[in-house]
Amino acid sequence: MRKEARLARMKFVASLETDTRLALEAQLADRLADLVDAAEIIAGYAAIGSEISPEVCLARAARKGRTIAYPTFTGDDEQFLFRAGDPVMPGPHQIRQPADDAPLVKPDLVLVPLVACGNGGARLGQGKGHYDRVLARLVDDGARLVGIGWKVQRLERDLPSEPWDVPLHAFCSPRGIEFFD
Ligand SMILES: Nc1nc2c(c(=O)[nH]1)N(C=O)[C@@H](CNc1ccc(C(=O)N[C@@H](CCC(=O)O)C(=O)O)cc1)CN2
Ligand SMILES: Nc1ncnc2c1ncn2[C@@H]1O[C@H](COP(=O)(O)OP(=O)(O)OP(=O)(O)O)[C@@H](O)[C@H]1O
Repeated sequence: MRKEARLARMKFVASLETDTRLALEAQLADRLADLVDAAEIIAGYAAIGSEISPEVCLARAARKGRTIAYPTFTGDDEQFLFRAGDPVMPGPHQIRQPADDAPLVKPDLVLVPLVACGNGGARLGQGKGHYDRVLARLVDDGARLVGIGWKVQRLERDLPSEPWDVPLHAFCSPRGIEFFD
């Protein structure tokens, strides 16, 4: 399922002109504006491959005085921490991350990357459980989890769920936001 969903995402992105892709990412930022306004510390990610980039959204949030954070890995640790600041260093999987001494923060809004989103906010990720390890505690502390992706990543079906999976509160694409709670 992961393989199929990655392929569908890749095909969709390959069909886009660069300008269209950027316009869609700006639309994504529009769709997320209310949630961003209500948040203080927003976690995003440095996009790779065919992932939708939250960069426009994060740049607007920063201009409005919000703190922006990114997943940061240290050494061989499988558990990442959110650090505030620009993603200036290469981390694992060619993903940029803030410097090792950037401040640790606890986001109240997490823009979550995903391969696919199923009914009820079920999330299919990269398959390493990296987000599963950190999201549960943030939710307990009141954070909102918003999966972001292209519309094709929203699969209108039930995905198999594992005990450690943490459901998303919402899924947002350039076409709109869907709340599950
Ligand atoms: N942009 C981004 N950052 C992220 C994640 C993510 O999904 N996307 N993560 C989510 O947990 C964590 C990193 N975990 C990852 C685990 C595995 C792979 C991985 O297997 N990548 C494939 C390429 C897949 C693709 O192009 O989509 C590879 O390296 O072959 C990537 C990230 C934290 N940061
Ligand atoms: N809280 C956790 N602590 C330790 N290991 C975990 C935890 N959550 C998940 N894992 C491990 O991670 C593996 C992958 O989980 P899963 O397929 O759900 O990842 P994913 O959500 O698709 O990926 P990712 O979060 O990296 O994007 C599982 O085999 C599981 O053993």
